[in-house]
Amino acid sequence: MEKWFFIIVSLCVAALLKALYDLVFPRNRLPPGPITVPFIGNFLWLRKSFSELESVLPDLHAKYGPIITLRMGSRPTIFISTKSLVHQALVQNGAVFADRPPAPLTHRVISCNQQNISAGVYGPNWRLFRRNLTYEILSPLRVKSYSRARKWVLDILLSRLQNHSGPIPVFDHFGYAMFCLLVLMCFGDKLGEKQIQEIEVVERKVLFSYARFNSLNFWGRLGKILFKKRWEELLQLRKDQEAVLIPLIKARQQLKQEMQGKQGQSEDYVLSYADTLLDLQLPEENRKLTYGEIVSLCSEFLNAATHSTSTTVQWIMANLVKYPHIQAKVYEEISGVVKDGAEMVREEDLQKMPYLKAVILEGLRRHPPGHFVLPHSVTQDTVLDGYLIPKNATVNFRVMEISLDPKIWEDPKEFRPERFLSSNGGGEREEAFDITGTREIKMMPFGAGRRVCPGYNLGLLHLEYYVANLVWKFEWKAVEGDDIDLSEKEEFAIMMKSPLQALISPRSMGTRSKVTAT
Ligand code: HEM
Repeated sequence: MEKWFFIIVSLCVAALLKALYDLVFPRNRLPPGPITVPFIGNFLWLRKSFSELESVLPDLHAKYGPIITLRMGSRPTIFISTKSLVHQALVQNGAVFADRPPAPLTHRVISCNQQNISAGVYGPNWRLFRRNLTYEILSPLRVKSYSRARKWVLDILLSRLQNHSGPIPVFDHFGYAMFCLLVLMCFGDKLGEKQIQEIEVVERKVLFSYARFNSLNFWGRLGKILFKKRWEELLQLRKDQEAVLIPLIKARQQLKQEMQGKQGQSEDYVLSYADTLLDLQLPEENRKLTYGEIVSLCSEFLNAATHSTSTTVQWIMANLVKYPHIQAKVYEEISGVVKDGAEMVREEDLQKMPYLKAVILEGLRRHPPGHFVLPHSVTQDTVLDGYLIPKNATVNFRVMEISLDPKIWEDPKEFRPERFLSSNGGGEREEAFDITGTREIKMMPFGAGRRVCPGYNLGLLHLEYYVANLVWKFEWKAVEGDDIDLSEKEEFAIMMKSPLQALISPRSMGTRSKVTAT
């Protein structure tokens, strides 16, 4: 009895001393948050999905303030919800907040031990991979060299839509088109549809397996013994992925060697992402990438670019169907720019379409494909808003909270593209809006700071080009009785709970002149 009394008193004294210490030295205090029963509480938080967490966060922020800590698993997890704190962290202290937390065990299998851009620790390899993608593939000149592929994919998309009878499942068709385009950019534009489909099947399996295999991560290394079969399944999946992608990488390697033997470069040869990876030399290990590492980087490229763009197109088209007057305004603007009878909207026409650009930005604000950016981590203990952010913490930034902040946006829940036009009638270009939040964060669909999405310009181009052509070629209408449900569900991105199914009618020259915005 005496022993228990002594233990309880000691614990109380320790708690009191800790509280006093935190009061005197607030810089050593974590951001506030709910008290969690050790171990059990941590486990309960860890089991929650991001959308479940999102539903409890508003109450927690109301109680504890804009920066809070939840004890999830063994690490403190910090959530930041206001634009000024996000700016302080990601932009003003960009280098400190640019790290990523250790990936769960199953993700390490797919990312080859975080040897990619999105999961890579902030260091020389990450810098090398990111710089390679940015300068070799995403530079304006290189992006231009893929315009033939974009047009080819547009043709595929339009012909699939034309041949579809009944309501169009927009996400399925557009998702496939986007995937085709990224495959061509990744492995060269000589692949046929059959090969593309083979890649799609295996990549889809990997993507959908993340959630299925996630439970293995709760058990750490013990899980490899307890759930041996499941682990084997995951390793087999990785082998299947390599079996499909490595031959494509080797084919590019062969082609490169043949090209080097020839004088000058063939006009037909367009550099692919896989080509650039074959040349890379890891700075610290002083070696080239293994085929497995190239597979992980290629897979990241395909998925990062495809799903975010396809999801956003679906949300934008849903709004254009729900609000026909906005669709009519987009169409009217295109009619004023492209030549009469033009078959397609060309990429160079997009610069003259401020309303289209405003629709795209409003789509990204109102329906960002992720309600959080990818989890960040700090390179060293640091202080934000007077609180300690320890090196082992995971830091999450709330994208959607900022998009819907009434202090930033008037009637934030409404889909109103005009908010991105200048007051003098819409001359403002999309470049004028600070989408990367460098000066000030008003929304952050692409993140901000050192880890900002490197593909944001390409993403915007894809959204503008394909939405413009979809509206130019067809009039989009809701199926009778469907008022277009805009509720969300969380999958690998924030998707429409009821995927958009819309009716299309080709715009003939006759209807072209009739459509007017109200
Ligand atoms: C609508 C289109 C897109 C959206 C909304 C989007 C959004 C995002 C977001 C929110 C992040 C995380 C930022 C952070 O952690 O702070 C990200 C990272 C990334 N995105 Fe995108 N993205 C899009 C298109 C693309 C495209 C077209 C590519 C490549 C061709 C791409 C490649 C990447 C990569 C490699 C990263 C990891 C960056 C890093 O960790 O350094 N994304 N993207």
